[in-house]
Amino acid sequence: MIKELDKDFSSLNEYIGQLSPSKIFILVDENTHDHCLPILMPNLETDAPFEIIEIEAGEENKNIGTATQLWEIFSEMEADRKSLLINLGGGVVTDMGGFVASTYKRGFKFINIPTTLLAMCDASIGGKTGIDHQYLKNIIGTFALPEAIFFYPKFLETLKFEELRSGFAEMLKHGLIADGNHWNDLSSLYKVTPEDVAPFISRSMAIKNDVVTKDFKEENIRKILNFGHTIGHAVESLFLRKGNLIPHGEAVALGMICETHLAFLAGLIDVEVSSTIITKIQRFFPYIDISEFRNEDILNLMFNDKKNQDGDINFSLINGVGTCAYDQKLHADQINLTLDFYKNINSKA
Ligand SMILES: NC(=O)c1ccc[n+]([C@@H]2O[C@H](COP(=O)([O-])OP(=O)(O)OC[C@H]3O[C@@H](n4cnc5c(N)ncnc54)[C@H](O)[C@@H]3O)[C@@H](O)[C@H]2O)c1
Ligand SMILES: O=C(O)C(=O)C[C@@H](O)[C@H](O)[C@H](O)COP(=O)(O)O
Ligand SMILES: [Zn+2]
Repeated sequence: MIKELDKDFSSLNEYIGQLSPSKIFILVDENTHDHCLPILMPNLETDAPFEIIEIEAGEENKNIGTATQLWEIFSEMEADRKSLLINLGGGVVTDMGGFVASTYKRGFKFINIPTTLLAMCDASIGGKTGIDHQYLKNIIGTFALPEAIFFYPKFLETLKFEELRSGFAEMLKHGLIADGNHWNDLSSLYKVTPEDVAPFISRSMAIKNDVVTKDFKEENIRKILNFGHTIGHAVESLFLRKGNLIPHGEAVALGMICETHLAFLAGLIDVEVSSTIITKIQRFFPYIDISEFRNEDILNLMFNDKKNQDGDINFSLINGVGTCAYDQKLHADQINLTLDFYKNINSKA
């Protein structure tokens, strides 16, 4: 169930009342503790005992160390199979919270209350939970659906611009892979503000939900949600390893530029379509300098992509605006050409 929260959070309270949990854990990070908990707490009405658990913010903490701390806290606080975890945060909190809840005592229930644009439109939906390990993105995880998702666009008011824009990248992705009108609406916006993006949140949520409903375990169509991520995740991993993190959505924007070019090289779209898309993405996102990374290192990381099979890198590539093909195999030469294309993009007219 995906539901927008009403002002007094009554739908959330009723829902929790029906679940009748033995205990509630509310997972926050430092920022959602300060900005979002003060909005949730005065409205939360429950007879169940509850505990607030805070983790450090940031992708660098979406790892086994934090997961272990959380499992230990569940143990100390006697979490049982009737417990409920409320993930109040961005994608790091929803990925991490979903992972620890779905594994502790083989799983207890969790609900997501996304507080970033990215988590509202993407991470809170679809049940991919997980953590990074050895700098590989989401390499350990589960498919486990939240019991419910409650979203509240007001949370976006305290979000930094860079984080809002990061979520915007996944929204653009939804348009490019599944809905040309959504892409046109979003790519013609002048700026990315909570007010500008708010009218389009529900469409992005619906696109994501529709795809994951058709293919929960990513055996086929769900792979299209990974457009931009094969190269994006590899680059994100390299920055993570360096300790110089970039927002997930910026990596995805870079990945979408590269993979749009790759779609052109593969003959899936013509040059006009590809350059129009690339120019539009560039209008919103800063250029990320990846000249320090060797193509070989980026490629090596791509071999860990979860869509791969039998040693081949499988891309999801658009074959038009609003449509996407998956399981696309490309030659290493084409991937190299694409990475060189991105590295030199600013020297092109
Ligand atoms: N499971 C999925 O399907 C899925 C989909 C997309 C992305 N992801 C994952 O999601 C993560 C990125 O999510 P994200 O962009 O939300 O990052 P995030 O959770 O790190 O949040 C970004 C920053 O915003 C802060 N923040 C959150 N809500 C706030 C608010 N309302 N006001 C002020 N600050 C706030 C956070 O503390 C953090 O510093 C990545 O790990 C990515 O791999 C998962
Ligand atoms: O939900 C999906 O499926 C996606 O691919 C959505 C992506 O935006 C998201 O970043 C996801 O976590 C990537 O999944 P992964 O399996 O490549 O780690
Ligand atoms: Zn993503």
